[in-house]
Amino acid sequence: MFSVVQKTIVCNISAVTRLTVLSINKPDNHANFSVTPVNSAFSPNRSSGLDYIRTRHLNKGQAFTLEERQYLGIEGLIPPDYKTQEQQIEICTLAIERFADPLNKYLFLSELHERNERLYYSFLASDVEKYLPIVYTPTVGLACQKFGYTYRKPKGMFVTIRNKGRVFQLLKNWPISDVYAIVVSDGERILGLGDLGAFGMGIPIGKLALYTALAGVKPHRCLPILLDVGCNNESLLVDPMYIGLRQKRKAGKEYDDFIEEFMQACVRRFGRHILIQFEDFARDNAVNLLQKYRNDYCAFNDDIQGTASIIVAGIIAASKAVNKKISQNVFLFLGAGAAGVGIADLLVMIMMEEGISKKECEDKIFLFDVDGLLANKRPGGVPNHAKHFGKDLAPSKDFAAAVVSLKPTCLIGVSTVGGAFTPQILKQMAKNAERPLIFALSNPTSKAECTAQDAYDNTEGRCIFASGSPFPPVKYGGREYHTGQGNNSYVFPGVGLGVICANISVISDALFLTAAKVVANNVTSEDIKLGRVFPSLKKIRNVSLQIALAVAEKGYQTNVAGLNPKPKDLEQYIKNEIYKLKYPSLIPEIIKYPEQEYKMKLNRKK
Ligand SMILES: O=C([O-])CC(=O)C(=O)O
Ligand SMILES: [Mg+2]
Repeated sequence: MFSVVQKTIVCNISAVTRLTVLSINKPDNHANFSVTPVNSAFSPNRSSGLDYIRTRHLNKGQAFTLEERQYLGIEGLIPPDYKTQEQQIEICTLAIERFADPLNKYLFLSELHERNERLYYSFLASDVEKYLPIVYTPTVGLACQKFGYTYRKPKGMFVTIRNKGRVFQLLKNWPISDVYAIVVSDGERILGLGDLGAFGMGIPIGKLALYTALAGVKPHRCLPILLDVGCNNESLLVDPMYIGLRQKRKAGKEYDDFIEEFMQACVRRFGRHILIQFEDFARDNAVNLLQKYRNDYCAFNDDIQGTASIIVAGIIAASKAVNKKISQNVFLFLGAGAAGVGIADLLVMIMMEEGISKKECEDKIFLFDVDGLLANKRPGGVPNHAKHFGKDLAPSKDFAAAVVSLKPTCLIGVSTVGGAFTPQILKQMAKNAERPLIFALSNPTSKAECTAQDAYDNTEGRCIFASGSPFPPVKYGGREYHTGQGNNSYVFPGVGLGVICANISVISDALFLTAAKVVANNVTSEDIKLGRVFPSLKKIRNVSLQIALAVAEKGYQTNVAGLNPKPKDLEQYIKNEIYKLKYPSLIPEIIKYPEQEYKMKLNRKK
């Protein structure tokens, strides 16, 4: 018996050595990922088995089989009872229910993520509708505000303006070279919560968690980055719990040069096709960075393009539901920041497909910002990024009056002013259209321009409502409505997967329009009856896969796909690339060789 065990250990060493080599050649062999730093020789000591327990990519908790426990030398280090992954998910369900406070639920999930990555993702996937609002909007907003309390272990990188000149060296500290997707924020406009500086790190982490949970991008391909250029939020700068640089934000040339160095360093470190998602930058930086980098890098801005895509999806579905062309609407926006203008631009693109001119499309879209209607003659004029929506109308700061005079049929809130769609405004919308569209998109919930219930109550239940953060079901006229979340989470994970799989080099608006159409096609008459113009979140993983496929196809049609030759069965190719939620077996093939052949191999090695 003893000799058998000895033999097993010997074979383990050679098997694992082989696997380590294999994992270098074939980085997708995720089961073997990060046991050993790539450059160091495998050292078969006691801690090697422990690494499987300590490393989140490898840990299975009590789901290590007896065979695996013996093989890895971890028998006795975990409780004897074996649990299946399904049983572990049930246990997590019970465990999370013990917390009433969403932030505590967030912390539970965050710690699960640190402990056992595959269980974390399979748990999220077990009930996306329930857990999305915890790992993501709205709870992630709260988590960012309290990030100093919740920070435990690195899940991404902090690159600061003091690292200027050394950004590439810093990125080399990230232990994985084959990263495919970065979500980066400078923390200046976190959701509708304003400047949270380095606390904004919760957002790239949350967004990338959705890359995996909703679209199956492998987690080790993802890197959250917070660019710390300072913070203009005084209360954070004096908060002992703050984790970032205690200085005012750098701006202007110094900021631009830093971002330029960062972009170049990303490509140098991770390759030309590294996907860079800009997230929660303040308006001017968001617009300028997108403009500057969209054609030469594989980059997009989620708040501009991702949000535009999902809102256009909702408008396509809503127009279909009420038998109207999109161009039969008049759109009025509250908020003319990056997101508002992004939505307006994509609306123009889709309306042009209905056969009307660009100018006619633009004429149907009115935007308001803090200085009032985007009227060409207003003091200070129309901001550059929105010039094409400037109107030759009298300047006005009265939004409610504009709802009367312009007779919009669709109201879009991207203002971060909670409650800005007053009962009076909503009642007027009910006069403007039989089925007015009310999209209160600001995040988190407290910033929404109105609640779902308000929208129904003030439009005699005739509105079609969408929000950026989730709302509880609405009760109206003896019925219950489950309104939809017009959040970019429907879009960016699938777009990311498609871009990564087809090795797309440049991300155009056409890809986001493609994604919008896929989402809209997935809205059923059942969804519409329930009151939502987005697919059920239960379907979101499948929708992401469809988006990825459509985006990849579009990439080939528009000559930006770098994966050549194109796979014969693109869908199957993408499916094969997807992160598997089930634990892999950690017993390598080699141990299953027939005894004789196995001995021969060992002898040859000596
Ligand atoms: O994160 C979200 O829920 C949507 C989004 O990008 C934002 O509000 O900035
Ligand atoms: Mg955002």
